[in-house]
Amino acid sequence: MKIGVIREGKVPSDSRVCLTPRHCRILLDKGIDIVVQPSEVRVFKDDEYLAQGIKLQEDVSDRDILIGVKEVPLEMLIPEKTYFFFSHTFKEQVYNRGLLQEVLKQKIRLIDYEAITNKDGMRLIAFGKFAGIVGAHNGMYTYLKGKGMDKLPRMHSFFNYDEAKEYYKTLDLPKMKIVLTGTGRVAGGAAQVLNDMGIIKKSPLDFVAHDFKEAVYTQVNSFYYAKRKDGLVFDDVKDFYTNPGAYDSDFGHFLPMTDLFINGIYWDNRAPAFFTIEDMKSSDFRINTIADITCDIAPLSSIPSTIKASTIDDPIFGYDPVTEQETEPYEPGVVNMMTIDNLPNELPRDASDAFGDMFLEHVIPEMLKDESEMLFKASITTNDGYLNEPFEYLQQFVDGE
Ligand SMILES: NC(=O)c1ccc[n+]([C@@H]2O[C@H](COP(=O)([O-])OP(=O)(O)OC[C@H]3O[C@@H](n4cnc5c(N)ncnc54)[C@H](O)[C@@H]3O)[C@@H](O)[C@H]2O)c1
Repeated sequence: MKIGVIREGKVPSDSRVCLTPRHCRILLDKGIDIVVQPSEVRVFKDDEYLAQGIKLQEDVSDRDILIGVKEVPLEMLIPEKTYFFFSHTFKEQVYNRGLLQEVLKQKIRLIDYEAITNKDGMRLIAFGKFAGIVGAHNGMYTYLKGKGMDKLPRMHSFFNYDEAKEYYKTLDLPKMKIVLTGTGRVAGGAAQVLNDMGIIKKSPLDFVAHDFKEAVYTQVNSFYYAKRKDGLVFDDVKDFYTNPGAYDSDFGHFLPMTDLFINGIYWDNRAPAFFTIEDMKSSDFRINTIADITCDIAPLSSIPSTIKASTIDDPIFGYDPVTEQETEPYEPGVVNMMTIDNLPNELPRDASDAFGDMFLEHVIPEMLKDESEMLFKASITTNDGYLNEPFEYLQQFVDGE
């Protein structure tokens, strides 16, 4: 098995990597043949790989398995290889239809990190916690800036999270109400930031029922933001995950009570959106800032004003619910949107280090098996140029324009 860690080619560039020099060294010591494609954008410099005895190789066409992070640009794909990367294709993301078509044409086996799960369907390898940390930080950055309080530096200006945490001790936050959705990795990272900022956590019922003198937040799971369409009691989260189309949003009671909304759920595109654009036009809609970490792009999205992904260099845009158009942020009547889709890239060292640990623990042992059920289930395509069985539902999407 010959492995190559590829250079990230997506623009804007991403400095994360799946396997850091430390991880590559561990693999080399296990007798695994691994090389790294040189990169000027990776947070771990080429010299750091060399220092660990890892070979740098520009041409990786002799490799069987190529490992990246973000979508590989079409011109960088090498036919008939096995690739690992986040493809953002299996939820039928239109902007990556061309990528999936090309992957099939080139008979590439595409294994998507997002589809790597254990037997219970739980994802095993993700950047989520760091997306949550940076997303909540950026949400607060945006909210404070919108209120004319330029108090919080960007996350990437800190050396690491510990340094940011020290800074939080100096924050004097205004009275505000924050809703955080989700209970997974992203939401866990976001909650950590809110706690480290000293923001008091309230139960969802308390949050909706009361006004508070200080900054407070509540963390809500699907029981609080969704309800059954048939009017029966929502008491089975597994049913919500398998039949999300049978549910409506129940988020309405948070709309007049929330200043900053941090979205950290996984959203199935059959599930209801939290609210509609019509809801956003209402005078009851108090939300001023949305940090949409989930970041599915409208119209297939849990938040209708996430009309595009923003970037680390240009992180905030405004959304005017009246004109339904993008505007400059921080204008009156405008909702400030933070929709960066590569948030962990603001903490690339910490994030890559944790991701590599997960890859070594969960994926490498499976790669060493003759046949891995886990990797079969995570393969979107096969080396024959077909969609793999669990992803055959994508055929119509692939055949589209
Ligand atoms: N913006 C970014 O840079 C960035 C980075 C990483 C992840 N993300 C996105 O954040 C989202 C959450 O990621 P995570 O790592 O926290 O996921 P996770 O699996 O750890 O948690 C998912 C959360 O969503 C809830 N949920 C609601 N409907 C669900 C469903 N049908 N299936 C599974 N869970 C459901 C779960 O209860 C849980 O709270 C994902 O959509 C992911 O793509 C964004």
